[in-house]
Amino acid sequence: MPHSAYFKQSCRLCPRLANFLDDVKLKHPDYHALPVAPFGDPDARLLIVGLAPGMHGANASGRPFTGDYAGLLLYKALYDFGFSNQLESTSLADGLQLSNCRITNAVKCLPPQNKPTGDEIKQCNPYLAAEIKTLPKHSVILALGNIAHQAVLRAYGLKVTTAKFGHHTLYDLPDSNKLVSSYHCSRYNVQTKRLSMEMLAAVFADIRDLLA
Ligand SMILES: O=c1cc[nH]c(=O)[nH]1
Repeated sequence: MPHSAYFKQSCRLCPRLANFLDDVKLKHPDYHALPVAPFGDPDARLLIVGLAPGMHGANASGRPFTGDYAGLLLYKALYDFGFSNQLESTSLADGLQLSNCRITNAVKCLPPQNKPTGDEIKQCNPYLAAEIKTLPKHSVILALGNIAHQAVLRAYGLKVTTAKFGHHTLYDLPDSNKLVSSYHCSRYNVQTKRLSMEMLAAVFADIRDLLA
C-alpha cells in the first residue's frame, strides 16, 4: 500500500496545531499550512525522519525540508549519494525526484516556535509507525535529531532508554531495519558548526554501505 494511505491531510487530532495552522493560513494564504505529507519513493529502503515542518519551509511549500535553510545540507547529501536527481529542493514543481529514499517528519504539522509538545509527538506517532511498516526488509531509518530518534523508538514500541541519541550512531531495530541517527541539519546546528557537510556525508556513506 502506498505510504500516502497512512497520511491524512485533513488530520486535526492536535487542536493546538490545527488552530495554529488555521491562523497561519489566514496570514499566508499562499502557504500549504496543512499537515505535510511524506515525500519520495514509496518503495524506498531509506526513510529519513525530521522533526516537523518549518514555518517558511515545508509548511509553505508542502514538501519536507523544502524552502528553508534546513534542507540545504540534506538535499545536497541526497544528491551526492545518488538518492536525488537535483541538488536543491525548492518547490513541489521543481521536478525533484528521490529514488530509494523517502522523507517524513515525526510531527506532520508546523508547531508554534518549532516545538511540538510531548502529547503532539505521541498523537502523530501512529502515522510514523504506519509508514515504517511499509518499509521493505533491511531498510535504514535516518533520524535527524533527538526528537526524531525518540519518535522512531516509540513507533517500534521501544522505551526511549533503549537507544541513546547521538550523532552518527547505529542501532539494530527489532525487525531487520537499522536506525542511524544524526544531529539535525537545522540552520542553528550548521551555523554553530555542530553539524558540517562532511559530518553528514560521513553518515550517508555508512547508510550507502548498509543499503548495499
Ligand atoms: O525537521 C524539519 C525541519 C525543517 N523541515 C522539515 O520538514 N523538517
